[in-house]
Amino acid sequence: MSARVLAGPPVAAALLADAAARASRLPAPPNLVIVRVGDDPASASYVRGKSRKAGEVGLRSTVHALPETTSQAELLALIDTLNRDADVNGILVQLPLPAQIAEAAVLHAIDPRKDVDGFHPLNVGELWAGRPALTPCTPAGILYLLEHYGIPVAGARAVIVGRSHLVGRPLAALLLNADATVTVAHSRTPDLGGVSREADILIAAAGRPNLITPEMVKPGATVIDVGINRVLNAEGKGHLVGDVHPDVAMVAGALTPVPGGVGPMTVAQLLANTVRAAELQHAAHSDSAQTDSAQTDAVQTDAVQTDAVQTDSGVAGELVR
Ligand SMILES: NC(=O)C1=CN([C@@H]2O[C@H](COP(=O)(O)OP(=O)(O)OC[C@H]3O[C@@H](n4cnc5c(N)ncnc54)[C@H](OP(=O)(O)O)[C@@H]3O)[C@@H](O)[C@H]2O)C=CC1
Ligand SMILES: Nc1nc(=O)c2c([nH]1)NC[C@@H]1CN(c3ccc(C(=O)N[C@@H](CCC(=O)O)C(=O)O)cc3)C=[N+]21
Repeated sequence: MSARVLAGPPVAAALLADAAARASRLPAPPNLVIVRVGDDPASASYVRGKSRKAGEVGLRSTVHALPETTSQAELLALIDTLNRDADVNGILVQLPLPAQIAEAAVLHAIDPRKDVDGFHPLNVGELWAGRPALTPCTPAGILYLLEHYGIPVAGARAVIVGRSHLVGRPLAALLLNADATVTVAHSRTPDLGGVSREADILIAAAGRPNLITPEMVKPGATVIDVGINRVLNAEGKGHLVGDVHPDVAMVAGALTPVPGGVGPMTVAQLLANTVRAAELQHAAHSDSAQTDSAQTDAVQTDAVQTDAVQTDSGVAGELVR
């Protein structure tokens, strides 16, 4: 029997509809800024996709496409400007970056409240502490997909193949927070098949076509294929494949396709995170406005109390008299 297909687009549409409804309750449409450095065509294509979807759900978005030769100082200067701009709610710097720019320096520089990728160390720490605010898009999208299709996570054995900061590590934290028993495998894991066969939920995020073969999968398991690999077919035409061999469909209980699986969830979750960031910023702003007026109230209250004290003493005075 062939595995149930866990299609991404209908689930992404549900997530986007929710994000759009929440966005419409904010005073202004949330504003996402995407920064891309260099001229990798795949990167340019993802960024176009993200920007187009943002417009479809009523968000604003701007793309800064910087040349391959951009220095770290130039990129940090742009991030500083975006951090200070109160009209910018979310900032995403597309990875990977050219060799002259240290990724960590850039990710540290983004204001954690605008960090819609969830890569700032503060957000990474909160995620691992079980108090997530802004969570990485692909892992969060995968959890939303599992929930939508009614695949139980609590108590499940989850095996993730890949330990990147983009996918594997944050996914391990999210699954752990959702009460799965989590194993993270990588290129130095001996007997990968022995480990992956333990999984009720197997997530392949290695970027290796056909890495996961049928004998590596427990019959009936849910298999999530994160891999996006561009390969040439027999006619020399380029197309996308995941990390999972097509024959896995004969063993797995459920399987995400590539394309049309996790990819659309990543994009939808990015926009949901942008709305979330805007909500948090709006709430913080209203709070500080309230604190300001509360402080004014407090001053007024003090004045009233002073009156009361005077009245009391007046009363007291009367009593004495
Ligand atoms: N669908 C989507 O929305 C997204 C898809 N992707 C795709 O997911 C894939 C992974 O991306 P990313 O995490 O950024 O990739 P990285 O290259 O940063 O990480 C790959 C991970 O896979 C591990 N790995 C590589 N080869 C093997 C192997 N033979 N056996 C076991 N583990 C292996 C590596 O191990 P080690 O650490 O030991 O080197 C590493 O931890 C890519 O195809 C990428 O395009 C990424 C983001 C979003
Ligand atoms: N800071 C940062 N954040 C990211 O989230 C990030 C990144 N950098 N760098 C690159 C990876 C990759 N990534 C994808 C997003 C959407 C699809 C996607 O929509 N895929 C479609 C197909 C797209 C196509 O046809 O090319 C699908 O799978 O159906 C794929 C991959 C986000 N990434």
